[in-house]
Amino acid sequence: MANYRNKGGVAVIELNNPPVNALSFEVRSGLMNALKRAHDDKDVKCIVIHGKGKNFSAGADIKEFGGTKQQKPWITDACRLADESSKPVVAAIAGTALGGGLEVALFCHYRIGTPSCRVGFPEVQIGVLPGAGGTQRLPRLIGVKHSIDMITSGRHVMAEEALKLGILDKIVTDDIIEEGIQFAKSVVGIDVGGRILRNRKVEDAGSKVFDDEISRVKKKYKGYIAPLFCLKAIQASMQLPYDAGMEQELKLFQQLVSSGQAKAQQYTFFAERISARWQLPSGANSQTASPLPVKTAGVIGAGTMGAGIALCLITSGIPTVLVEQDQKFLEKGVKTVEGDLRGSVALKKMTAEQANKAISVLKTSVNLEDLHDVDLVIEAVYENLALKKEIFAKLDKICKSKTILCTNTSSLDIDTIAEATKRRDKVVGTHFFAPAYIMKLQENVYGKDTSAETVATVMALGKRIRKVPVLVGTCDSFVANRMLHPYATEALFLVEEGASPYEVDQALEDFGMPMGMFRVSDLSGLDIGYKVRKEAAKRRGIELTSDTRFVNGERVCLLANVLVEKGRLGIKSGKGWYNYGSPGKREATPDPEVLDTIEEYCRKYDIKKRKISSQEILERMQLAMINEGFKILEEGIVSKPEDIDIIWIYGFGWPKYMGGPMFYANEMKLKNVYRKIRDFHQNYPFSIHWTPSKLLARLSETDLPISKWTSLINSNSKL
Ligand SMILES: CC/C=C\CC(=O)SCCNC(=O)CCNC(=O)[C@H](O)C(C)(C)COP(=O)(O)OP(=O)(O)OC[C@H]1O[C@@H](n2cnc3c(N)ncnc32)[C@H](O)[C@@H]1OP(=O)(O)O
Repeated sequence: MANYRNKGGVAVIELNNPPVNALSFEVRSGLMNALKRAHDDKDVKCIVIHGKGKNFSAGADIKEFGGTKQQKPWITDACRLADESSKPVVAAIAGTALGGGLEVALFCHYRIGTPSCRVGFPEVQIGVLPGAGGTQRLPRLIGVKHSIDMITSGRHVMAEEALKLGILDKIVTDDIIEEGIQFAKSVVGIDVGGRILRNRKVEDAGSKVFDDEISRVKKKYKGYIAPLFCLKAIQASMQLPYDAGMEQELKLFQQLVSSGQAKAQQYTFFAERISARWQLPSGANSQTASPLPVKTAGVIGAGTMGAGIALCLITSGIPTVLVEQDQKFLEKGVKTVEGDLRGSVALKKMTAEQANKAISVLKTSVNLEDLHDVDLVIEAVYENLALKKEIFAKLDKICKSKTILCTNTSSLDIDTIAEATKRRDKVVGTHFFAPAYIMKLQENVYGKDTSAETVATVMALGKRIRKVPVLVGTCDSFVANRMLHPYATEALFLVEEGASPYEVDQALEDFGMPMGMFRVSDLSGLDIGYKVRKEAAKRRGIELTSDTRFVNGERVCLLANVLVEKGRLGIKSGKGWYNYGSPGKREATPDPEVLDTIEEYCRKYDIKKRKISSQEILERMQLAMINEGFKILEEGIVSKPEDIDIIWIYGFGWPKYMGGPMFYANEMKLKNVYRKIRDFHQNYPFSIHWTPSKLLARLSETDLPISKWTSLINSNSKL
């Protein structure tokens, strides 16, 4: 798995494991043998290492972690001969040199790269640290400060910056292998001693740097252990001689690689890729369908969501027409877009030039007719079925026949909206999450007639605008909000029964959620949920009041309505579940008035309160939602559990180090999950969400790991 050839005295070693040349056992062994051959071959004067295909190497083979193939030779064993060689060794980097890939390059005496190549240590993102000398060698090359930045963030560094930092010695524009050979020949005869990183000293940055970094990292990557381990390893490079530092790095790597966080983060890495491979019930899938080109787009509605979606499109270079029915609202929407762009420039997330470029491709209009020529339209108006149908009927007449029509609904039926058009195959849901410019999830919803080509187009669009697109089928509230419902309902029941909203939020935040349920509700606006609840009930012929305790025999809690009726709408009104001091302020403090309201509510309905533990809070909220997740899988609304996990990670900030709710259930063992859900069902018979999923019941008998659930589901159409 590493090819060797002697080209006129230059040993050319090719890492051969495409597409990313992961450093599997075979590649490591191959590299070690090739370096030995080059070392022994008297004709060889210099050595070039490159990757087969587009990439140098994406590092260690993650699939080997924890398995039987995680065995010697390690990357360090394979590369020792490069380090010790008196013949110059050159890493010729195209594409990516990441993790162990960059470590191989750091064992070489020189590194050259193409203008588009990227280097980095992304290990923190999969819960480990650079375990093949990266934490000891990088500080010797670029210093402690830059090493901390690169290793704790995991960010990819582009060629230009890598050159400035000194990671690359040269950027080359011709064929990378030929350039590597020429470069290697040019340094033959120059003593390599000064190029060997192990011989260099690390400058003493002082221990205060590390104390400060520990505080920064704890805050920025709350709950994650890998960045803290990275700091310890980098500090060792400063405090210990090279060999002792390497030993310390390996020890820390081994502790991390066997941790639950690493397992969960690696699961998440692969889940994201599995989820991207979509399939429709017809069998059409991401391999068979091709997307249509989207050269121009339209967005209808310049409110918070519409403006955010337009921002995603224009910052990805897609010329976009933003349409509002009212000039005043349109101007407000444009101001939102401009303000967000200015904010991104201030935060150094983009340059002023990039912001200007984005705004230059935004057109505005108060006339739907101006969408006649765009390739794709995303409607983002108020959640009202009749209004959406009216807009889609108009768009069908206005837009060219190939235009794809997307709706940003969070709950309405895609098929009913599609029926308003004569192009049902081109109608699809694209559900963005607020704030649309920030949140990564794009829940794409297919209807019964949505074509594979349309699905391929919105999935490709999602990737292009830097979202994580997940495909789901149509059902009430789709996947994200459907699962959120039992989660939020349980939160309210817990409050009725004795937990304060602040205790509920604390338990969730301690678990790793970025915000507790009640803080999220305040952020979204309690009045929004109030209206949605009223309208949904009206559609079912039910009149809700804050006195409603049961609907069709099912327990409900409308405490949030009581708050709305007291003018507590959340952040926008300065108070909701929390007190914010004044409207729009973000700092939340618990409010005794809310606790009094809850007391009064419980007295009125004679609800006995009790002490509720944080364990009960987490179990009830999470298991209610997990049970719903299994029902969603059972109904075929998603085709695999990874889709659900990616939705929760990117839609609601479920911590990657917990791997998503379905992975979490897998780790708890499904027989335990099922038993607890059955117990809750017995204790809370008036909550339909505790009816155990049949799929969960079946799976709990098998003890199959999550990676095998999909095959069981597919082999048992009737569960
Ligand atoms: C002692 C230990 C020493 C060092 C520790 C390490 O090196 S840990 C590994 C550190 N490296 C990474 O975390 C990089 C992970 N890979 C990526 O970020 C991306 O794959 C990459 C390289 C930027 C390419 O992205 P692209 O979008 O072009 O491709 P995609 O992600 O779909 O990957 C293609 C297929 O390759 C698989 N793959 C990628 N990296 C690895 C890896 N390191 N190990 C194993 N497999 C890897 C990926 O899953 C894809 O497979 P597929 O079956 O097609 O889904």
